[in-house]
Amino acid sequence: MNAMGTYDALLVVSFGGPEKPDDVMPFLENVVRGRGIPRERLLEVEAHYQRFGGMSPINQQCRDLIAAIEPTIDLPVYWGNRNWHPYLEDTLRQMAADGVRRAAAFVTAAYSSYSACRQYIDDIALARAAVEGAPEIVKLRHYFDHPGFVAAMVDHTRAALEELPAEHRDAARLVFTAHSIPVSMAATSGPGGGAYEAQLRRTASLIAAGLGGDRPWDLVWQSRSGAPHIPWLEPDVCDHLGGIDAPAVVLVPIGFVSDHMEVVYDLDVEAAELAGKIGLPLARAATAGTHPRFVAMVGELLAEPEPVACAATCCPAPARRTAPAPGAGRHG
Ligand SMILES: CC1=C(CCC(=O)O)c2cc3nc(cc4[nH]c(cc5[nH]c(cc1n2)c(C)c5CCC(=O)O)c(CCC(=O)O)c4C)C(CCC(=O)O)=C3C
Ligand SMILES: [Fe+2]
Repeated sequence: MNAMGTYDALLVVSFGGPEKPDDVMPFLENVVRGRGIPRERLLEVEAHYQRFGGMSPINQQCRDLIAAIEPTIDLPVYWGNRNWHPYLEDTLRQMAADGVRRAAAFVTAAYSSYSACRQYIDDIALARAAVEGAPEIVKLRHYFDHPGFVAAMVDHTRAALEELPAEHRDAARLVFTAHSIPVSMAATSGPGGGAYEAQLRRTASLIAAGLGGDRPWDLVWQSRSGAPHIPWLEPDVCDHLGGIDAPAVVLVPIGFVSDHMEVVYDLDVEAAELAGKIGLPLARAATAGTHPRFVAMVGELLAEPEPVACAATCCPAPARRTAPAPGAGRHG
C-alpha cells in the first residue's frame, strides 16, 4: 500500500556543517565526540574548512534540495541535522508545535553502515526522547540502487566525460569514490555484514551500465579519518590515482549526495592537485544534488509501501567508541 497518506510531513535529515569561521571547531567537536579522532587530524580538517572561509556548502545544499522537493510533494518539509544547526531536536520541537504526528525521514546518505545509517537512526531517537510529543519518524529506505539516484549520476558522469580532452574520452577510466570507514565498521554493515561496500559496488555497476559500453571502473575511498593504527578501507583515491594505468579519469563521488566539503576539498583540491602534478587528465562528476530525477525519487520513496525498519542488530556502533560526554546527547 502507498504510505504517502500516512505521513503528515517529510523530515530531511542531514549531517550539518559550519557556516562561519567560529562555527568550525564546535562543529568538529560535535562530529568527533567520543570517536577517538586524533587532535592533529581535527586541526588538519579545520584548515580545510577555514580555507573555504569557515563555510561548508552542505547546509545551503540541503536548503536547495528542500526547495526542489517542496513543489513535488503534498507534505510540509522540515530539516534537521546531526551535527549543526538546525539540530534535529529543535526541528522535532517545531514539528510537535505544528501538530505533526507522523513524518517520513529522508536521510542524505544512501548506504548502510553505522555512520551512514544507524547513527542517524540513533540521533533521531535521542532527539525524539528529548522532545515532548515528538512525532513518530519513519526512516525511508536506502536508495543507493534507486533508478532516480542512478540516473542522476549517469547524467553527471556523462557530463564530466565531456569535459575531458576529446582524444581521451573513449578510454577514460571511471573511478568511483566513497567515504572510507573503519574495516570493522564495513564488516558489520547491513543485516549480513559487508553491505556498505557491496551496495557501493552495485551502484557503481549500475552507473557504468547506464553509460553503455563496457568502460572499466574502480571503487576507491576518500576522506579517511581516525587513528593511523586502526585499519580503514583502502586504497585511498590519491594513492590509486598516483599509480593508475589510464589515459584519463573521471572521479564519480557516489558515496555522497551533494558537493559538500569532503567532495570539494578531498577531490577538487587534493586529488586535482595530484592529477595536475602527474599530468593525468581528470574530471569530477557532480553528485546527485538537485538533479530532477534525484528530487523526484524522494516523492517516489514516499509513495512506496512503508519501509521495514532496520533490525536492531544491523550496522552496530563500533565497540571501541567511548560513551558520549555527559550532556552530549543533545547533539548525538
Ligand atoms: C560514511 C560517511 C559519510 C557518508 C554518509 C553521510 O553523508 O552521512 C560521511 C559524510 C560526511 N562526513 C562529513 C564530515 C566529517 N566526517 C568526519 C569523520 C568521519 N566520517 C565518517 C564516515 C562518513 N562521513 C567516519 C567513520 C568518521 C570518523 C569519525 C566517526 O566515526 O564518526 C569528520 C571529522 C574530521 C575528520 O574528517 O577526521 C568530519 C568533519 C560531512 C560534512 C561535510 C561538510 O561539512 O560539507 C559529511 C556529509
Ligand atoms: Fe564523515
